[in-house]
Amino acid sequence: MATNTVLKVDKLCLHVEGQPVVKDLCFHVAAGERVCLLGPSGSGKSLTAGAILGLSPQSVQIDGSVCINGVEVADIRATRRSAQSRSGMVFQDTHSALNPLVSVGAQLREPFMRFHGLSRNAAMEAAVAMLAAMNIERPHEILQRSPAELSGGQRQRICMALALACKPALIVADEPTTALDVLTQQEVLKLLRECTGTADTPALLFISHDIGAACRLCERAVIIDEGRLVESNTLTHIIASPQHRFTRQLVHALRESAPGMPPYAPGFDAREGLLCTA
Ligand SMILES: Nc1ncnc2c1ncn2[C@@H]1O[C@H](COP(=O)(O)OP(=O)(O)OP(=O)(O)O)[C@@H](O)[C@H]1O
Repeated sequence: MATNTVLKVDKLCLHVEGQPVVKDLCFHVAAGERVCLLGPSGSGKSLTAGAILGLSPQSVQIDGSVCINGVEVADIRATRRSAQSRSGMVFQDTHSALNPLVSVGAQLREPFMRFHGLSRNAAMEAAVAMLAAMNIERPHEILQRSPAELSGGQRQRICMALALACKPALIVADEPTTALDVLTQQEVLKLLRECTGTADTPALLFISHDIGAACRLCERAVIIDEGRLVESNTLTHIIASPQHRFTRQLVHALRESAPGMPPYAPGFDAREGLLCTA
């Protein structure tokens, strides 16, 4: 494994009310990487995200290890984590990610004051500059509004700006485009791509069941089913030669909806493991 590992999940087991939901999960994300955690509904993706972010509900028992930047954080709540081991987060539900009673500007200037040591005015200028760099039109005006006065796509971009302003080594994005229309989804994916996954920007763990979005954004995928890792590889390899039943179904569906993809690997039996092979 690369020495510049930002996130290392090792033998992670999550029990909810005594029931095992995530089982012996191991994967890592290196600095400069964008990795997708893919799995069917109910496979344990969001619970895994919660454990990584330190946001698990009280009913979840966590065993195993979550290391961020070399710091063991599995049993440390998000608010108690050191700056070095904190991650940024972007969720599907932008309404609950933002305080509805506080203007966007007041929310966005906070991390600039806290994590960049800027004065109030300088923090507001930094917030304006960040929104402008993220192609948000009329940033001054947007910063004066409350979250309810923005579109879903604008709110998601504000959430990404908030995550980036905290200067994290890692951003965890849990289904960030699911609630958005197709065009806004493309914009948010493009922005996530521009703002993460390089030497100077945070690494990304993108959580989704949309393999098409994963292919546009990530180099590598970790695939889970019923809480267990079933496949992990580059997306190029997975698209050419998916191994697990769920992955085969995903890749088959993607190929049906997006003709012109690179062919399966020579000798690969694309019908094996599909529910419908007709
Ligand atoms: N707070 C909770 N209390 C009880 N069970 C829970 C709780 N949160 C999740 N679960 C259960 O744990 C399992 C995994 O849930 P999780 O939300 O991680 O799945 P997911 O892969 O993110 O699904 P989706 O793609 O539909 O969001 C599910 O069976 C779910 O019902």
